[in-house]
Order: sequence, then C-alpha cells, then structure tokens
Amino acid sequence: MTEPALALDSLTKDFSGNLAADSVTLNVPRGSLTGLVGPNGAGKTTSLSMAVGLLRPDSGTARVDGIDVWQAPATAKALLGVLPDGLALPERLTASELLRYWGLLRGMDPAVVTARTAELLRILELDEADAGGVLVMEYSTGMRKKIGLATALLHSPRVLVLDEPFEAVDPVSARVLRAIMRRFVAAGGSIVISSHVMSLVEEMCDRVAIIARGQVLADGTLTEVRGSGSLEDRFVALVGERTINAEELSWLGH
Ligand SMILES: Nc1ncnc2c1ncn2[C@@H]1O[C@H](COP(=O)(O)OP(=O)(O)OP(=O)(O)O)[C@@H](O)[C@H]1O
Repeated sequence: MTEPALALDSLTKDFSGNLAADSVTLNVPRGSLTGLVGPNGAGKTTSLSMAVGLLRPDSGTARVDGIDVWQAPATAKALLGVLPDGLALPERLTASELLRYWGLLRGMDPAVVTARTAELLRILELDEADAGGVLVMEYSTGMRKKIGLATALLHSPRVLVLDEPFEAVDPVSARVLRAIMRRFVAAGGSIVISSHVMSLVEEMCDRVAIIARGQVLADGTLTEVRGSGSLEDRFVALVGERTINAEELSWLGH
C-alpha cells in the first residue's frame, strides 16, 4: 500500500483550554491538491503547523510520505515545502540573497541554487526589485508571499503545504501561482493549501476538507464534499450562518 503524501492522524492541540485542533485526521493523497477551508479561528493554521513540524502537537501524528514529522524531522522536512502563516524572514537581505542563504542552509549545490533563484525570481516577477537591491523588509505583503513561495519551492520538495498562499497576491501573480501549483502536481507533487476563497478552492483543488472549531467536519473529493450545490453552500450549512438583525448596527449610516 502506498502511503499518502501527507497523513495527519488525530492531531490535537489545546491552548490553555482552547481546543484549537481536536483530533484532526486528514489524508492528502499523492498527486492531489487538497484545499483546507474553515472560518477564522477554526484551527487551520494550528493543524498545518503541527503537520509540518512547526508546532508540537499534544497528541497525534503527522507523516510525510510515511515519515513521521516529529520522530524524524530532518528527513521529513527535506520532503516538505512550507509557506507558513506570518512567515518570518531574514529581513535585511535581497530576495536572491535570501534564497541563496536558504538553499545553502538546506545543503544544496550553490550552482543549482543560483540557477533556480534566477528562474523563480523571474517567474514570480521579483527580479526587478532584486536587481534594484530592494530588501525583504521593504517588500509588500504580496511580494512577501511570493518570496515565501520561492523558499518553499527552491529545494524541489515532494509535498507543498501552503497557508493562504493567495492572500494579498494580485490577480496576475495569482495566475502564475496557480500555474506553478498545477505544474507541481502534474510532475507528481502533492499540495495542501488553506484558503478562504471558495471559488479558488473549487477551481483548483480536487479534494477539500472543511474544518470548524478544531474538527474536520467534511473531507473528500470536491464532488463528495459539495454535493450538488456550491462549496460555499456546504460550508455555510456545516459551519452555520451569521446574519445581522434589524437592531444591530442601527447606528451605521446617516
Ligand atoms: N499560539 C497560540 N496561542 C494561543 N492560542 C492560539 C495560538 N495560535 C492559535 N490559537 C488559537 O487557536 C484557535 C485556532 O487558530 P488558527 O490560527 O489555527 O485558526 P485558523 O483556522 O488558521 O484561522 P484564520 O482563518 O483566521 O487564519 C483560535 O482560537 C486561536 O485563537
């Protein structure tokens, strides 16, 4: 039996009585693009952080290609490309310096790092800023996402875990990101992304999981999860709708 690209089993995290992840179990099959959706505070970032070795779970396991992320972190992390939430980057470097630093830290061949850096920066349209000596600390939010994605791709991982990769990214760059992801999957890679944009998940993902209050409420192929309606309908039906009644916000307006 082949192992899933990413297998989360009963991952649990309690932040001082706040059960942010409550036995999260999720499989990302090889060659699939899985979307993780859920309301604010649902536990998406907590679950993904535990999955990639950034946040130690209270209990449960995360495996990449069968390798336990917490038992064999170095081996597992070599297989993973991660775009974390609130990515912390060395700020006083240019993009090419940052990628060089990252690649050498990962033990990559310097010539390979140089070639891939030039290609990634060109495709992500960060090459001009880089040539102009712009430091990462001067980057816009969207540019930070893009350089974050470049760091996740540089070592050619097998599994990409991307926390809200499209947040703050302009439409042209979003197309490039989608093309990169499709290319990655076509080449046999596997991806899990979190997103609040249902239309994007419906367009891009072949599998989807809906998470709320730390629990996976639905998980399967896009068709299995959304049924005959839209993903948003299914999401709202599972998570619950918040409507504004006539008295609320009555002070708004003139
Ligand atoms: N480091 C932390 N310490 C304490 N509580 C935390 C911490 N990180 C997350 N939480 C709490 O855990 C819960 C889940 O948060 P998480 O960031 O995983 O949600 P999310 O689904 O990624 O939300 P969003 O869509 O808003 O990014 C929230 O109640 C949050 O306040």
